[in-house]
Amino acid sequence: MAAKASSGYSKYLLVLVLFLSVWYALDKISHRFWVFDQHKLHQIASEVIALPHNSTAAMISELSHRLAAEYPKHINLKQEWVFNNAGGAMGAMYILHASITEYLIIFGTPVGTEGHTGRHMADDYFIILQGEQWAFTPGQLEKEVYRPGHMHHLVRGDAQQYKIPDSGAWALEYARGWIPAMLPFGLADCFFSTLDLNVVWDTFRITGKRILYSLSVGKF
Ligand SMILES: CC(C)=CCC[C@@H](C)[C@H]1CC[C@H]2C3=C(CC[C@]12C)[C@@]1(C)CC[C@H](O)C[C@@H]1CC3
Repeated sequence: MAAKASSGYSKYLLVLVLFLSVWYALDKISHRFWVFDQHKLHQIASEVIALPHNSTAAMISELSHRLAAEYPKHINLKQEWVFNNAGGAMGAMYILHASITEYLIIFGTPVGTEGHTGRHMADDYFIILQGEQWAFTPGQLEKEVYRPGHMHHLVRGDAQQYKIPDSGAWALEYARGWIPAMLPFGLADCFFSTLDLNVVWDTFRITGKRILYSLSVGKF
């Protein structure tokens, strides 16, 4: 009886070990799948910030068109905005690109927000386009302040408290790593706080569509 039970468990253990080995091997070569470069994104964003703009919408439109010119096939120019509630913070995002190993979004809020960044299996680059972002790590007694043109790098595995003050901010956010593993954090507040299932549906619909599209053009 005991022997039968332990052979049942060893099947699951084998599947787990296999899964972890495949994940580890893919993680080691994941850089081969990246198409975006954070320094190039930073440069493009800085050029756009330096231009005179009539509105935030005009700046975002100019930025998305320049990104599409730099990364043909990889940028979604259809602006579909969706709320995001994560780590206690709230904002809206427009998904420019999503694939298994990278995403690029415009994220922000005109009214301010604050929360936990989450601890992700991805590096996160938050390039401020307009407004300010504040952040701190435990042990740090002064806040970090990020202004237009600054790129805030949240290193894979790290976490911070962050705030967008009441005057609001907009940023180009680039994440590279295991994107599907970020989604539970990105959606948890919808299930445990807002109960806004429209947001869950729109996030899955748009992200799923972009990931499938990326796979169809050979982008993992
Ligand atoms: C798969 C797609 C397209 C979306 C991911 C949904 C969420 C995981 C992200 C949406 C907004 C993101 C932000 C951050 C982490 C990931 C999200 C919640 C940060 C907290 C990362 C650190 C930066 O400094 C601020 C970011 C704000 C938005």
